[in-house]
Amino acid sequence: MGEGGAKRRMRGIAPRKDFRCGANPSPKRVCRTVLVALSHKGRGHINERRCSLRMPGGNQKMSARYEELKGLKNIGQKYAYTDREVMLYACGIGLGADPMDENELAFVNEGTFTPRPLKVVPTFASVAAWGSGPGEMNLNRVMVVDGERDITFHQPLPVAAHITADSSVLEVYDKGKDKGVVISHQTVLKNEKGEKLATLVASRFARGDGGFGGPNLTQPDPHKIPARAPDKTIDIVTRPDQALVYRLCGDRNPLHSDPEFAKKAGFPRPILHGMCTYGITCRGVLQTYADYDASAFRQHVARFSSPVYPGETVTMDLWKDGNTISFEAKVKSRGVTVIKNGKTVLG
Ligand SMILES: CCCCCCC[C@@H](O)CC(=O)SCCNC(=O)CCNC(=O)[C@H](O)C(C)(C)COP(=O)(O)OP(=O)(O)OC[C@H]1O[C@@H](n2cnc3c(N)ncnc32)[C@H](O)[C@@H]1OP(=O)(O)O
Repeated sequence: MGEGGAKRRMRGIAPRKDFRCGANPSPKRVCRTVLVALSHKGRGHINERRCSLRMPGGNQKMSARYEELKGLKNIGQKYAYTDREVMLYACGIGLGADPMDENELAFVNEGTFTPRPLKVVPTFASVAAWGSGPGEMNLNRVMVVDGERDITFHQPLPVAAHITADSSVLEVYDKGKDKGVVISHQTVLKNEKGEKLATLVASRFARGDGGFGGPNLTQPDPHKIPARAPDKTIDIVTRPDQALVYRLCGDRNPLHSDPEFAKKAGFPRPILHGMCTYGITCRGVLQTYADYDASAFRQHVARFSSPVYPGETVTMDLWKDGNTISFEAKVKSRGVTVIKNGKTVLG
């Protein structure tokens, strides 16, 4: 028997099933849910492909798949990290590329010679409990992309910690067979005293799994970008090997490192992790409006509208209105917007 998941997590290592979208959907599990639903509700009929349960008498359509996803919850997942993970994440989002830049060194060097207290990038919260989540979603993982991320920072993250992650699915938006399904889920990170460190809301866009029925829900409107010209524009260069470094922070999805897998998913080559681009936009706000003060961040939100390829330059447009920074990001060389509806709240 190998090392157990809980033990690996305590040692700051992602559990073995660290890419959790599930390569092999488990029909057994879905059908068990249907059987339970059937035994409770009596009559009904099962739609074989998606195990959709249609109740007789009226047009109420209940989807067992919807119920299965909506019910996922995983409370009390234990993790630990050290300054090693903190610095690796900072390198993973490209900080420290200029070894003479003291502002960036503060995130990638613990100051064993020149006293320099290590700072933690706020969006490190996204990998601090990598592998946590509400449970197995049984999605076609080749077709899953990260859709949106919204992190609320309750207090600055320590440079090393034992933390607990409580995860649950918030909502499931079935966009239809041709579009896919958006699953919104939340993870709350707490320190050993039980105080909240960060609340992460993630939306995964599963392009191959829509059309199973369920309530007709509309996603909340994303943050609106001001209509005026940007107040500031900055360029952030990514390295050709950026995804190969970033994946060591936890997300080993082959979409970011294996050309054959990327082709299967419809991309000409491996794409950068959405969460790496997310961290890069956090860098952009840190350097432009926060004077590299990580403790100033209250919230950071972004929607991934198109992938970035490692090695590309990300151009970020920023708008400041009081404590709210709005942002978008483009890859000018391809003429695409890669981040939309971005918002940071500083305090
Ligand atoms: C914890 C989570 C982790 C999950 C596992 C992921 C592991 C990671 O390793 C994977 C990654 O990092 S992938 C890289 C980052 N993500 C991307 O590059 C995605 C880029 N975006 C796209 O491809 C499309 O916008 C796409 C496909 C997202 C949408 O394109 P379209 O279908 O053309 O969208 P559109 O027609 O404009 O809109 C349809 C409805 O969907 C809503 N929507 C659009 N973009 C969204 C997005 N990014 N996130 C969430 N919802 C989104 C729209 O509002 C619209 O809704 P409605 O039908 O209600 O009007």
